[in-house]
Amino acid sequence: MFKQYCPYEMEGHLKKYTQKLVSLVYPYIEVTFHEFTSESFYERSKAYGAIQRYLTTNSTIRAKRLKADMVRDSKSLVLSMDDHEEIADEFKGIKVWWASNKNIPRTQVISFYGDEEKRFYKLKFHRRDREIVFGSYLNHVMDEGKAIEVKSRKRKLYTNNRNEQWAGRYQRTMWSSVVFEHPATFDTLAMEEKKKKEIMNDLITFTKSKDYYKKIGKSWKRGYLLFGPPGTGKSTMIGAMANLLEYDVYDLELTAVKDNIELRKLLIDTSNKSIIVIEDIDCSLDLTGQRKKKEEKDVEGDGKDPLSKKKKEDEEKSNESSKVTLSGLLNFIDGLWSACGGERIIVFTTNYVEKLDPVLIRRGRMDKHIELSYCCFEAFKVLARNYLDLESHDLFETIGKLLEETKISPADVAENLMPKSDDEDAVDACLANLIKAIEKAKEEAKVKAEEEEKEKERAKAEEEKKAKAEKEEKQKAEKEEKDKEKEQKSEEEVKEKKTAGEEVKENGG
Ligand SMILES: Nc1ncnc2c1ncn2[C@@H]1O[C@H](COP(=O)(O)OP(=O)(O)OP(=O)(O)O)[C@@H](O)[C@H]1O
Ligand SMILES: [Mg+2]
Repeated sequence: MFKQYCPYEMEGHLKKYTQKLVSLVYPYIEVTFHEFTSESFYERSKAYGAIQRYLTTNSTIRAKRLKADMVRDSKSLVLSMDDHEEIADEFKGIKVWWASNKNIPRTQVISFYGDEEKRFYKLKFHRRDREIVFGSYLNHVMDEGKAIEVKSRKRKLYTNNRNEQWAGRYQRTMWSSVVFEHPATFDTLAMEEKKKKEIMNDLITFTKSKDYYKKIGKSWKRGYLLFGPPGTGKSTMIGAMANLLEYDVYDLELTAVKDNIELRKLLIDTSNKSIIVIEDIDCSLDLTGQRKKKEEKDVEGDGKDPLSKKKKEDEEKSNESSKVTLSGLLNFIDGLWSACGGERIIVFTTNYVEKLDPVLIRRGRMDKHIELSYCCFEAFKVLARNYLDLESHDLFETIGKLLEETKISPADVAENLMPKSDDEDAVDACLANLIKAIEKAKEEAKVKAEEEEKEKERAKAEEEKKAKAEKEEKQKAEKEEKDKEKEQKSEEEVKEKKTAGEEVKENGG
């Protein structure tokens, strides 16, 4: 009624004065947090989201009316308090009240954007608590809210797609993603218990060391180099790491990165709390040979000779696919840009650690080097527990002994432990198969070793033969040289005698 009879300007004035009047006697302060602000019209306000998450933990217990929402990228339904509900919260001995509200638009305009209701949270607290609320309570709410969001969100697996023309123009990010659902955990990872614990501790300490990294003046990131033969669980370990820390994973395909600039863009586009993975770093790029190649090119000159020309062309072709250089990659890992954002883990995997440039993997860049090796008995026991629910068996001793003498990858062991039927004696069959497989691997290794030994001997004999031939050649050459010298000398002597004789003749005449 008041609104109907009162002109709009008048209402504004009245509101202002009543508020002034009320503030004299009303000891509370109110702060509102809108879902959409004028600056971020299309994007939900981050503060609103964080408050909503924070309040879900409190409100689902205390509020009577709740609202369930499907939020994008969330694992489950998000419960929050319904409109016009109010709950109280306590922090460091002070009490505050949160209310969820919405503004219903005055005019009944049919909007293109649908729901025009504007939701907001209102925080109410006593004037005397102002400092605590603005100083620490609100930060506490934001941090908690964000932490809850991280925990409840679905994690993503990102990959850099080859930049097709349209993708560059219309896609907002450089990465494309799917929901990350790798089932590996440290529990199912087969390796020595001690080593496993050490890695887990290292990871967890890292996540808790924000202040420490700040204190020592280092950006908050850590590099892991996983190396070892194929099928020893490098990729599996990355999955386990991501699941342990609840991080996103960025699987970076270096060969698809055009150049160093694109690499930097990719880096900037990654989020915090993430693992950046470069698999098989030794094959990704010819990083080790980069500098050498340049020198070779210079020596070869302008490539007139057809062979070198072809080589050059090949080189150019391979460069076309990616111009990322070693220095570009080093910059990616610990250049200035890498300090933007924090809580990042960089993981390299390789089968041949010795092939890598030491610069790339020095401590400080790749802080922790982890070797994943062939299956030991301890690792086998983990696999037996996972695959067959088996804690012990008569055949374990035999297998243990065989594993000590043989190099077989956990992937091969795992394959043999997978039951091929659901018979009762499947377990025995699996173990028997495994023993056969290990024995075969042992035999193969033996044959290979013998062959290698033979090859070595052959090479040695060849080397010796070559050395002998060279020696003979040298001796022959030396002899020839000496003979020549002798001949020359005797010729000179004859000449001298001749001239001396002539001189005597002349004098006598
Ligand atoms: N240590 C391990 N613990 C548990 N499972 C393992 C382990 N190692 C290998 N496996 C099994 O073997 C398969 C292959 O392992 P994974 O892909 O992790 O090997 P990798 O070391 O990454 O090999 P590559 O060097 O060829 O990439 C996995 O699916 C996993 O089931
Ligand atoms: Mg792998």
